[in-house]
Amino acid sequence: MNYQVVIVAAGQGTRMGAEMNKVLLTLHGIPVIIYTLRVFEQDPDCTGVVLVIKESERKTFCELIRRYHINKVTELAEGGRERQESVYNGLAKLGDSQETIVMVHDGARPFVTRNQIARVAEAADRCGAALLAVRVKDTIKQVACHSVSKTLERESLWAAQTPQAFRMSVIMQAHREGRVRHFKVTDDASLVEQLGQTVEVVEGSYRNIKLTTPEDMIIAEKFVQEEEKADANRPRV
Ligand SMILES: Nc1ccn([C@@H]2O[C@H](COP(=O)(O)OP(=O)(O)OP(=O)(O)O)[C@@H](O)[C@H]2O)c(=O)n1
Ligand SMILES: C[C@](O)(CO)[C@H](O)COP(=O)(O)O
Repeated sequence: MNYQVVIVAAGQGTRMGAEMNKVLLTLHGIPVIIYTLRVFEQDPDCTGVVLVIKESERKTFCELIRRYHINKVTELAEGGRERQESVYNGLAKLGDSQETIVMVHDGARPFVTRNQIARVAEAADRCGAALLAVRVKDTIKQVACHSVSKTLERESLWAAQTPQAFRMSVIMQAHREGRVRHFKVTDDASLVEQLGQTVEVVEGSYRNIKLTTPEDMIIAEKFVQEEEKADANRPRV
């Protein structure tokens, strides 16, 4: 199932507390964003990447794209104050084919796999909108004034991941509607839900983490080590 992808990489990385954009931090000497871009560069079903960046980091990203031979980046779009606006700006750069499958992916999620991508694309083609998610492992409390106001029933709770995948017509309408009605969301599927449309949940992976706080970089280093070891042990064809 062919698709295009908008990869958002224009955040501040506040929770990471780094000196720089967290997607420019390196794992074994390679920037996080390159791990993410490589997954799509090496996926034959990916027909194009729109990378959303801060204008002030354009030169840095262009240099990385060149150095690491990321050829599928067809457009650069300017990030917005919030992730929602960054996604909107990225979508605006895509072609106008209404039935293409388009994905939105966090640049800070470098460990997504082709199998996960293929499954969420297939689900979006079938029902218009889909997202990767994993069952939550902890008991989730709703809190007000530092006291529990509600304990949510864990059996029905899933943690949303990305990519989130959509038919182009669905996500474009959802983002336009979201702007008109001033919806503020932290993921794109929420905008489709606001339209009352079905969003299918596709099982993701606990390894598809979003690098958000310093602890996540420690986990990411481990994952990279494991992948390098697996590559070294893979028989040469
Ligand atoms: N205005 C924004 C905010 C976020 N993002 C991107 O959206 C993804 C998920 O966002 P998040 O993890 O929140 O990144 P930051 O906003 O950078 O982190 P923080 O909230 O800690 O500042 C990241 O790849 C980030 O670069 C973006 O493109 N534009
Ligand atoms: C889109 C997302 O990764 C799904 O879990 C998450 O909502 C992004 O939130 P952030 O605050 O922009 O990291």
